[in-house]
Amino acid sequence: MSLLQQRSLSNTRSTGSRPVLQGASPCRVVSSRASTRTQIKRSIAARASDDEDSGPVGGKNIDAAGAGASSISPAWLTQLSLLWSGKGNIPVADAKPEDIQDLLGGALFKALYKWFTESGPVYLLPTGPVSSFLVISDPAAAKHVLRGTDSSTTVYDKGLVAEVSQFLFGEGFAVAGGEQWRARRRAVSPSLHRAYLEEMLSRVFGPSSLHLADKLAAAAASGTSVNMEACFSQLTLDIIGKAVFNYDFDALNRDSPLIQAVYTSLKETEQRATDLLPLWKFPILAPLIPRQRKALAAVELIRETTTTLIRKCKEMVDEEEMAAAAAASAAGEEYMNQGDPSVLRFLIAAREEVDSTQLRDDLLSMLVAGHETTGSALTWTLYLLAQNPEQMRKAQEEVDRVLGSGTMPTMQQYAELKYTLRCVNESMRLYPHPPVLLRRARQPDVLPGGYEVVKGQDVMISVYNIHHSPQVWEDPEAFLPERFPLDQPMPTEQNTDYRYIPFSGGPRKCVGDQFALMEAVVALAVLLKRFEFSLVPGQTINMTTGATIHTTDGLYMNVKERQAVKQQQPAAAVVA
Ligand code: HEM
Repeated sequence: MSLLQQRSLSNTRSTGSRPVLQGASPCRVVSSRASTRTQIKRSIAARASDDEDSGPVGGKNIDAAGAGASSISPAWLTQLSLLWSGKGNIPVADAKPEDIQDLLGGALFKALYKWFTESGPVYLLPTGPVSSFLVISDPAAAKHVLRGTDSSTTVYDKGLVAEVSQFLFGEGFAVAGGEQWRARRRAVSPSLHRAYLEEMLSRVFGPSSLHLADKLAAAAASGTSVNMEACFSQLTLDIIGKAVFNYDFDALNRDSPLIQAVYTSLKETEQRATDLLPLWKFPILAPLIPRQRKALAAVELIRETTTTLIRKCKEMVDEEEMAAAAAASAAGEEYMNQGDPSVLRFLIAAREEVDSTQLRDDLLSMLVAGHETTGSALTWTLYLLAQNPEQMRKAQEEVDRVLGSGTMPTMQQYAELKYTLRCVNESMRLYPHPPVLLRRARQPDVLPGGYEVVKGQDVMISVYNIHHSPQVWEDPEAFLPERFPLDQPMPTEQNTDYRYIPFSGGPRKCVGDQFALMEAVVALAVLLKRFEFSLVPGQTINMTTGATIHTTDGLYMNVKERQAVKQQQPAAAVVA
C-alpha cells in the first residue's frame, strides 16, 4: 500500500470513529443521567437540534480535527534517516506504521513518549527525506536549549513554530524573534503588573467564575450533566476578553464561533509542523485546499474581532489620559485606567508607537496564548480531582476554611489557597500545555550529555516526557499535589532545575504565568466551594492536541450543590 493510500485510509478511520458533536451544546443541558457514552452523544445530538441558541449554559463543542487531517513520517523515513544520520551520535526513533495510530487523533506527544522509552532522552525523529526533529526529554538539555533561545548569544530561535504559526500570529511577539520580539516583550509585559492582577481577581476572575457557577447551579437543579471542558473554554475566553480588551465575549451565554476559530487555527499550526507534504508553504494553493481555507477563515475571524476592539478603545483614550500614563511611567509607577484596566487600554494610553498590525498581532498573541491554555489546565485539574477523592476532599476543606462565608477569594485569601494551587501545579505536570516546545538551532551546538546539534536542526522539547519521566519524578503517573510541599515555594523551572517547565523557561517563558495561576485557582475555589463534581460513568477520556492537551469527546460531569448533598446525608455522616 502506498504512503498516500495508507494516509487516506487512516484519516477515514479517524473521522469515522470520532463522534459528531458539531452543534452540540455541551455546557448546556446535555443528558438526563446518561449512563453510556453513546447515550450521551445521542442526547447531545437531540438537544442540539431543538436547543441551538438558548439554554442556561451555551457553547458549541470543539471540532477536535481542527481544519483537517495531518501526517507524519512512516517507517521508510526512519530507514532513510538511519542511512544519512548514521555518522551522528544521536539515536534515531524507530517510527513504525502502527505508531501512526497514536497520531490520528493528533496526539503526537504520546508517540514521542514511546520513542523516548525506546531511544533515550535525546533522539532524532525523521519527518521527511532530509528533515527531522531532535526530540529532547531530559531537563538539563531542555534547560540548555530554552536558556539559549533569544538570549544574548541566541543559539536557538523559535524556528519552525514561528514559520507554522505566522499565518495566525503575524508579527505578534509570541512568535517574532530578535530585536522585534525584545522590544515588544518589553512593551507588553509591564501591562500585567501586580495591581492589574489584583484588579482582575476582584473584577474579572471572581465574577466570571460566579457566573459559571450560576449556570452550573441550573444544571444541578435539573439533574443534567455538563461538559466541563466546554464550560472552561467559555469561561477562559470571557476572562481573557475582559482582561486584554475589556470586552465581554459572553461565551458562557451564547455560542462563540471564536472558540472554534482559536482551536482550528492552533490545530493548524500543529499540523503544519508535522506535515509530510507542506502544501501550506504555497499560499497560492490555499483556496484549493479545504483544510487551508478553513484555517484561514478562522484567522480572519480572530483578526477582525481584534481590529474592531482596538479601534473602539482608541476612540476612548484622550490626550489627558496619555499624559497621566506618561507621568506614571516617568515616576516609575504602574499605570492603570480604573474604568478600563485592560492590557489594550494600557498599551494605547502608554502611547505605544507601533503600527496597528503589530498591536493587533501582539494582542491576538495574548488572546490566543491565554485562552485555551488556562481552559485546559482547569479541565484536567477538575478531571484529576474528580478521580482522586482524597485530594478533592483536601482542596474543598481548604477552600471552605479560607473563604469562610465568602463565595470568591480576595487577594489575601488567594495567597492562602496553597493546596488548591498545588493541585493546578500538579495537573500541569501531568498535562502540560503545550506538551512540546519547538526550537531551531541557529548555529552548531553540543547539548549536555555530548549530543551534537547541527545548524538548522529543528528541536522538540517534550515537556510531557520530562514531566512523565521515571528518571525525573517518583511515581510520575500519580496525581500527588503533595509532592510540592505547602511550606515551600510553588514549583517553577528555576527551583526544580527545569524538571518542571509548564510555562517554559528562559527568555521566552510565558508572560502570563501569574495571571493564569490566579485565574485557575480563583475559578476552582469558586466552583469547589459550591459543588460536588463526579464523572458521568461510561466515558472514555482520550487526549488530543491543538497546542494544548484536549479531550477528544469532552469531559462530562454530574454536578450537585454541596449544600444539597449535605442535607441528604444522615446526621452521623455529616459529623464524620
Ligand atoms: C495555564 C495557562 C498557560 C500556560 C500553560 C501557558 C504556557 C506557555 C508556554 C509554555 C509558553 C512558552 C512557549 C515557548 O517557550 O515556546 C507561553 C508563552 C506565552 N504566553 Fe502563556 N501560558 C498560559 C497562560 C497565558 C496567559 C493567561 C497569557 C496572557 C495573559 C499568556 C501569554 C503568553 C505569551 C504572550 C507568550 C509568548 C511569550 C514570548 O514569546 O515572549 N499565557 N505560554
